[in-house]
Amino acid sequence: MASSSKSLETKKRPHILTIAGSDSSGGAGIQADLKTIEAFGCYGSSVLTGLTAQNTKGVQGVHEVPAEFVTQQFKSVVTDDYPKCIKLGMLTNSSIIRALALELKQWDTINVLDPVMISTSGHALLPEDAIEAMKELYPLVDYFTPNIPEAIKLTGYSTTSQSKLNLEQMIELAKLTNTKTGAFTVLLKGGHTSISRREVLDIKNREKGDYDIVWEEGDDDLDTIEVLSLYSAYKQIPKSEEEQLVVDVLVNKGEVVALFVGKKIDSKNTHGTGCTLSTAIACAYATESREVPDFNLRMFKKAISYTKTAIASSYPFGQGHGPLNHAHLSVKRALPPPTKYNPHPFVSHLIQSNLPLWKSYVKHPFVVQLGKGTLPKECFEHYIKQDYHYLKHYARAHALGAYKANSFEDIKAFTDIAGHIARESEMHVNYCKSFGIDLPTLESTPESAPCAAYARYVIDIGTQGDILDLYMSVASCLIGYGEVGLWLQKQVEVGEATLEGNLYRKWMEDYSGKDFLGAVERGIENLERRIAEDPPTEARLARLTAIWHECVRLESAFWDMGLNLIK
Ligand SMILES: Cc1ncc(COP(=O)(O)O)c(N)n1
Repeated sequence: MASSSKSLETKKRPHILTIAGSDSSGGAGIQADLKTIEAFGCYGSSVLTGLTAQNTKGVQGVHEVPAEFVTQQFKSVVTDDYPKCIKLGMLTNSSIIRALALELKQWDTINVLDPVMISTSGHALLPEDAIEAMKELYPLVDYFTPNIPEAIKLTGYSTTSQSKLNLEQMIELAKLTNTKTGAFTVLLKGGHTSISRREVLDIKNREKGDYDIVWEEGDDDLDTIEVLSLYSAYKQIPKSEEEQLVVDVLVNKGEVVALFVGKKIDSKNTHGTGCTLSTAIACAYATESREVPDFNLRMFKKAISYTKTAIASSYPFGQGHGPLNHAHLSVKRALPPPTKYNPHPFVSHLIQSNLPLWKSYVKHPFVVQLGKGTLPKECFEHYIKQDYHYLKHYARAHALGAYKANSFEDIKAFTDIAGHIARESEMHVNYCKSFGIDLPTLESTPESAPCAAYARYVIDIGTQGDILDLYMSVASCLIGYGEVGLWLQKQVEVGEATLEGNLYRKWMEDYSGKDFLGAVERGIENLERRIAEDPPTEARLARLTAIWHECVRLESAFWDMGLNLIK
């Protein structure tokens, strides 16, 4: 008897139709589109408009598909399965464009148009008269993605420097493209020019939130981490205002909606960039949730960052402009997730690996209320009593570090810190006295569950793991309090926190003072040095990051304990 087995996949995938040309070298056109669609977990169908004999060095020939046959292919596909989104690329000639405009008018589809005119290798892929015919297509276009030379050609925008536009000119050109074509939304791609960080910052100050400036992952966020300013190597990382960036301008109804800003990737493997981006937009449109208010921004951000990773992870092929790694997302799904950020500075990697968690710790309501002086006194007293217990465990963890160390340098470093904490405890006792809490009260106060949980975790990691694990388990306390001290200082400067008449003034001054920040600085330098001397493997990095996350979570729970008087 024949056995039968059932298909495992029953859920429908979003259908993306690409109407484009074939690139025999597989880098651009239909081939790039289908690989990208597959990587996004969508289903890709295709209507071919032309076949190119092409490689990474150039286009050797184009074989045009008759317009009637383009229509026939289109009808075959859409009458069978209605596409969620259509991407249009190389359209070959004016009769194909007119035939497609006629068809698309009858179907209420979402259309992304990448006006392919010239290949990366410099070959004209669209005759002059076809540019006129495109006017019939524009009103049907939801998302239009020209690059600078294409937008200049389509609008007749006059500039002395053909494509090296500045940011203001780019914005002008994007708006003009939107109004002249009537396409619903225009994304003017900035890859053909470069914009300095200063230009972006100037615009940001001038526009004052009229539109969004969407920075590449990991760039703007670094600015929100105060404690990095204590790390000497970070100070040397130039965040020069002269740094050249790529800016894509998103315009809707003639108004700028957003600027997408990111670093330029230095690669000659850019063949198929426009095809991949426009297809990624179609896929992001079909797969991102449309319920959220910033749907448009998320979708473009996803498509742009997808395409950049495709360039960054490209591999050699051919002798000219090589192709992108179009399908990298599907490879990522099959492999363990790669490290998201360059672990240098390591502290910024740790913080950014879960920024919301970190913010829940360093900007906890306990900290905010403390800064404003509105924190109930009993909450603070509960906290400092428990902190006394925690300090003892913290000193013990360092003594354990000295025990585990096998170099005199480490033994000295850990005993020094343990001794320093022991001395700090005397200061803590004196500080508690100013709140009417004496030493016998401190000693006899039962340890709360959140304090015991945190201390147990630190000592446990220290016992199980090696010296770096232990170092990791004590790092978030030191670095986090440095961040809290510096952040509160900033809050005072902008009038969001106050020192004047604040019951917790001394606490704030201690944690933003030279002594404490000096210790944080040494802690960061030490951690960075250890990591630089012995870079972790991916698995090791994952474990260190997990320890950091757990400690950050327990630190946040420690503030919860104070605020909610948890015993
Ligand atoms: C079939 C086809 N479609 C599009 C392009 C543009 O891609 P690129 O600008 O990367 O050369 C191309 N070269 N070939």
